[in-house]
Amino acid sequence: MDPSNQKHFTVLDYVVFAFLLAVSIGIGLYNALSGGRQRTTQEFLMADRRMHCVPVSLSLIASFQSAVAIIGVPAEIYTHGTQYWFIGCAYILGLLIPAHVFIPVFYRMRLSSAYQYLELRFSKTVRICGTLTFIFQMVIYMGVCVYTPAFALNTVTGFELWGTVLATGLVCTLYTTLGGLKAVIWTDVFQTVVMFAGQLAVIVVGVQQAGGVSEVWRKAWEGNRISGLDLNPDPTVRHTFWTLGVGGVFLMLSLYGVNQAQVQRYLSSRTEKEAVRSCYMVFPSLQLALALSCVMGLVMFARYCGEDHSDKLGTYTRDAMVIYFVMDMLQGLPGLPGLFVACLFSAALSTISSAFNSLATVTMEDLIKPHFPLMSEARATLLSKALAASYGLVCLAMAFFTHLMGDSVLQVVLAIFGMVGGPVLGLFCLGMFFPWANSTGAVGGLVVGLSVSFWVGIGSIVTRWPGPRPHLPNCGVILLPDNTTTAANPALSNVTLSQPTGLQRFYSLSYMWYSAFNCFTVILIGLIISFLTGPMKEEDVTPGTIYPLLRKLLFFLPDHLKKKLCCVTPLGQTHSSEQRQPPQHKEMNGLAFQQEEPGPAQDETESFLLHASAAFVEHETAV
Ligand SMILES: CC(C)(CO)[C@@H](O)C(=O)NCCC(=O)O
Ligand code: NA
Repeated sequence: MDPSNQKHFTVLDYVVFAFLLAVSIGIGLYNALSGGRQRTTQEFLMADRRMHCVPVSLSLIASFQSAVAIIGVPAEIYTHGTQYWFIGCAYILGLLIPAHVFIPVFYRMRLSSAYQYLELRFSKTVRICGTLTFIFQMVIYMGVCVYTPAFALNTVTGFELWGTVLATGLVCTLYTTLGGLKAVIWTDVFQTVVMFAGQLAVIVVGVQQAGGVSEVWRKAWEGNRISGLDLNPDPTVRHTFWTLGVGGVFLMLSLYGVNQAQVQRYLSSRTEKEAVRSCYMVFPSLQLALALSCVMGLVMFARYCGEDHSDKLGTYTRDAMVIYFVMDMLQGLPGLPGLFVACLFSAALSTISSAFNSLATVTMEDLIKPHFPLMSEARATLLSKALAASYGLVCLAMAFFTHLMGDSVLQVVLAIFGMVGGPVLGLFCLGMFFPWANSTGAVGGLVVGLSVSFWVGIGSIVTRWPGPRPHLPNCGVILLPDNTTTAANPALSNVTLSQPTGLQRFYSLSYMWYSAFNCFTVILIGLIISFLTGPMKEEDVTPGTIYPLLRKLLFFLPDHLKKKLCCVTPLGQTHSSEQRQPPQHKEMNGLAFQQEEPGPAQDETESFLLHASAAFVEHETAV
C-alpha cells in the first residue's frame, strides 16, 4: 500500500470513537449495579422479562446489522447497481410471519431458549441438534463481525488490525458480562442511533460534494447503476426480484423468526403484544437502514465514476473501498471520520454482544441446566457470566480464522446464514406446521438438510473460486454481466459466463435461495422419514407446539370441511374455551398478561395456543 495514499485521523476523531466505547461500558456498569444487580439468570439472560417495545425493536435491528452490512451493501450497489435494494420487499412477510406465527408460539410457552421448543415438540436429541447448529452459526458469524471493520480500517488508515480486534472483543465482553441482556439491549439502542448518525453524515457530506441529489442520480443513471425490477425466474441468477424478494423472506425468517438472538428479545418483552409491536417497529427502521446503505453506494459511485479516482480504488478490496471513499471524502472535516468509525464499530459491537449473550443463554439452558437440575441460582448466574466471557474469547479466536477468508464479506455472511440458518428454520417449520413429523424425521431431516446445504455451498466455492483475478471493475457505463452466484470475489463475476451444466448448475444456485432451499429440504426429508417410521399421533403432540397452518390457509371453507381436511385438531380445542385463559397461564405471566384485551381479537389459533402454557407446566414438573 502506498503510504502517501493512507488516510489519517485527528484527535477529535479518536475522542468520538473513545466516547462510543466509554458509553457502552458505562451502560454495562449501570446495569450491573442497578435493578437486581444481575444476581439471577432471569435478569442476566432474560432482562427480567420486563422490556418495552422501543428498546427491543432497536435491539432487534442491531443484532443482524453489523459492519458487514454497513460496508457490504454500498460495495454491492457500487459494483452491481441497486437490484439488492429489492430485499426490502422481503421485510414485509419476513417480519409479519415472525410476529404472528413464531412469537405467539414461543411467547406463550414462556421459553428461555428457542430450542426448548424442539424438545417439547420432538425430543431432547432434536433440541441439542438445534442448539449445536445455532452455536456453530453464531461462532462463525461473530468472528466475521469483529474482523471485518478492523480489517477494512487497517488497509485504509493503518489502524492496528489486531489491536482493534482485541479492543472491540474485550470492550464487548466486558459490558456483556457486567450488565447482561439489559445492558446488551440498551447499548444496542445507543449504538443503533450512532450507526444511523454515521451513515447519515456520510450521505449528507457526500451528496453535497457530488453537487446535489440530482447530480448523484444523473451519474448513477448514466453509469447504469439504477436497476429495474428483474423478474428473470432463473434461480442461478444472483440477484433478481425472486431471489431477493422471495428467497429473502426465508433468510429473514431464519433470522427474525427462529434465531435465538431475536427470540430472546421477544421473550424479554413484558407482554406478548409488546413483543409483536417491537417486531412491527423493526420494519421502518430496517427499511431506513437499507435505504441509507444503498444511497451511500450511489453517492460513492457518483464520486468516483468516470474520474481518475478509480485508480486509487483499484488497489483495495471491494469492502475496503467503502472505507477509502468515506475517509477520502471526510478529510478536513474533523470529527466526522471518527463518527463513521464509531458507526462501523457500533454496528459490530451490537452484533457480537447479542451473539455472546444468546450463546451464553443456549449453552446454559440447553446444554448445562438439563444435567444439573439442582444448581443454585447464584451458581447458575455466575456460570452464565463465565460463559458470556468465554464466548468473547472464542470470538477473538474466530476473528483469526476469518483472516483467512476472501473479500466481499456480505455475500459470505448471507450464504452462511442460508447454509446453517436455513436447515434450522426447516426444523422449526417441520415441528410447527406438520403434526405428523416425529423426532426421527426431525433429526434425519436436519442431518440431510445440512449435508445438502454444505454440498451446494462448498460445491459453489470449489467450482468457481479458482480463476484469474482481474482488476476491480471500474465504473464504466457497462454493468457487470452478473448472472453468476459468485461475487464473493470480484474476479468471479467475469469467469463463468457460459451456461453451467449438470451438477455445476446445481452448485450455481443463487446464495439468496439457500435459506429457502435448505428449509424445504429439511421439511421434505423430515416428512418422508416420519411417514416411513410411523407418523406422530395427534394425541402425542404437545399441545401448543403446532400452528394450524392448513386451517388458517383454508379459512374460506366451511367448518365441517376444514375438520375433514385438517385431520389434526390440537388438544383441548373447544369453542367454549375461546375466551378463557387457563389459570396457570395467568399466574405465569403475572400482571403482564392481564393488560391484554380479551375479546374478539382472540381468534381460534390464539385461544388454542393458550393451552400451550398449561401443557408446558405439566411437562416441566414431570421432568
Ligand atoms: C439481515 C439483513 C439481510 C436485513 O436486511 C441485513 O441486515 C444484512 O444484510 N445483514 C448482513 C449481515 C451483517 O450485517 O452482519
Ligand atoms: Na449490529
